[in-house]
Amino acid sequence: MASLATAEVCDVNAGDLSNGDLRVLPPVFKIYGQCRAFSGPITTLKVFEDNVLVRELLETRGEGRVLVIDGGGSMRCALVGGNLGQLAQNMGWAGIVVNGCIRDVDEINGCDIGVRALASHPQKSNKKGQGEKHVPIYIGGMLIREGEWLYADSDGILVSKTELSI
Ligand SMILES: O=C([O-])CC(=O)C(=O)O
Repeated sequence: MASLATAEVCDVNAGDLSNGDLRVLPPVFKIYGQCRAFSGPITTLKVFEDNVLVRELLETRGEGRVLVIDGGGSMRCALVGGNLGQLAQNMGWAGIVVNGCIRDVDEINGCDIGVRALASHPQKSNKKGQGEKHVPIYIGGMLIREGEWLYADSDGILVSKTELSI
């Protein structure tokens, strides 16, 4: 799939950037996974140091969607590892954005998806099953809703209220 260049999108959509229909996520994410550029409709998840619901969602068909996880920015454990990266690839997710950490970086870098995360951390998360799926989330103070569109490439990550066309 041809993907949009985020820089070009910003240049030609200044109006949407100023009214908030198009937002740029804070430039704090590292790039992992085989797909440096990816896009798709967003599925949201809010968890804290617990990745049971991450697995539950990745076990459903991705159909080109992007899972955006508000992990509260925790630097104390990983919410996604190599097994979940493989699962996401196999279930047809376009990518995963984690406001938190991942692990098994070498395995994730081999997966045919795009992944963004704040950092890597070798420790696994809790397995209590707490959190909320499909709810509005905040990353870096920015509201992200289920069904909005995410566009990521080497320059950054955009969230758009609607699907963008080239
Ligand atoms: O199960 C976990 O906590 C995450 C993980 O290591 C994996 O996906 O391989």
